Amino acid sequence: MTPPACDGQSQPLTTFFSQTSSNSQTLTTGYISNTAKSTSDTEMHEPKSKSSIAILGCGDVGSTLAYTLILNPICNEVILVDPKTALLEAQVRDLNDATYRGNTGTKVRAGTHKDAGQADIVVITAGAKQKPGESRLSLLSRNLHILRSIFSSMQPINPDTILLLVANPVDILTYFARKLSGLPESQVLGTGTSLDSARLRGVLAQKCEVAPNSIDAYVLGEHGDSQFIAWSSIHIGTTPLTLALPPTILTPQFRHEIAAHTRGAAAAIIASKGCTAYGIGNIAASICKYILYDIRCVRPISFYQPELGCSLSMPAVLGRKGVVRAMPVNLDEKEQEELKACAENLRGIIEGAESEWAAKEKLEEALRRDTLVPLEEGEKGEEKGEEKA
Ligand SMILES: NC(=O)C1=CN([C@@H]2O[C@H](COP(=O)(O)OP(=O)(O)OC[C@H]3O[C@@H](n4cnc5c(N)ncnc54)[C@H](O)[C@@H]3O)[C@@H](O)[C@H]2O)C=CC1
Ligand SMILES: CC(=O)C(=O)O
Repeated sequence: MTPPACDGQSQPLTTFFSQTSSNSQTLTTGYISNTAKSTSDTEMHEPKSKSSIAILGCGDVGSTLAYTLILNPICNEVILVDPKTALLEAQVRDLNDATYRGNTGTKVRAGTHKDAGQADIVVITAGAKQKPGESRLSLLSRNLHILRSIFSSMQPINPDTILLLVANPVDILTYFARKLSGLPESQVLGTGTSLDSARLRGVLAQKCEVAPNSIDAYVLGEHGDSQFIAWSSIHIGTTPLTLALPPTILTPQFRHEIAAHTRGAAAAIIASKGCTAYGIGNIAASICKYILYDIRCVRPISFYQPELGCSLSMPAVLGRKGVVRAMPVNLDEKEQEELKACAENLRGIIEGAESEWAAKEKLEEALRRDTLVPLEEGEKGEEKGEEKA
């Protein structure tokens, strides 16, 4: 079958920049090969035969993703894994009820972590979520613990599996998933700022009165408070934002309001409904499609940045091997500073988590030694004496 096109956007043309010095950039125009007929993300596709997507965690996000994959079938099988067995069974039954009308080729089943490790794509939604008013970073300790237990249960992992992290804080977990899985870094990605970028396109579309998919706009960096908008590369169609909007509208106040809206969107939704699920379900399903069909869409995605020492979102070409390549982006001086600050912030959190984990492991090791080491002769005598007493 013909692979579906990238988001149904009519422009297969991707504009990118190659940097010639710290402040001057050369504009290059690149074509992402896209011979597919233009179909939209919401259009039905035949599932790829013998392909499977495992979803770890079948709460709000995991089940919404599974439902999206049923409605837009791209794989044969969705495997759900969750330690809450009653919830898992109920979700599988409810989701399969949505398949019996015969309009999908995708089946849903319950599986183990070991089964999941053999899937083509493993999506990790397992973990705690924010309560109203809580930050994503407050989930780190709990969700890192879950992540570690997931990787010890999933072994041996299919060496071709692509890991897609969704659980928060997604950039930090993406960094650790790369270390824990032992998979090549191109195969470990996080949804990152894809959702923030969709929210940005949404609000800009309203302000500019154009369709969201005519806007090319990226939020980059952390899926969290240190994220930033790459204002200097926003285009509406082929028109730079600075040409598309008059300076009387594109004021610092306008930029500030848009950035605050984008950064605060999750908290605002969680305050009223306790979770966000539809947006991320749709984004994660699209990323799975780009991977399974080797579509080569360019998306802001969280992946390891060797020069920054952390995982964060930058534009990347997505295909069957995960991150096929990073796509250079033109950042102005302010944006470069924001990227630097964002990476420093994430590196600090990673270092804190690593030393907290090392201390925990030392303590566990000491406790194990304490219970396992046989008692010395003298100690045995003392123990007997204690018994007599
Ligand atoms: N990256 C993003 O843009 C977004 C990320 N999220 C994050 O996704 C995560 C999940 O959110 P929800 O689905 O709303 O939470 P939820 O609480 O509804 O579901 C989480 C599920 O994970 C399961 N789980 C726990 N340990 C597990 C393990 N070892 N293996 C498999 N499953 C396990 C739990 O039993 C639970 O059913 C949260 O961390 C949330 O912050 C949510 C929305 C957007
Ligand atoms: C929960 C979350 O990370 C989001 O909706 O952006």
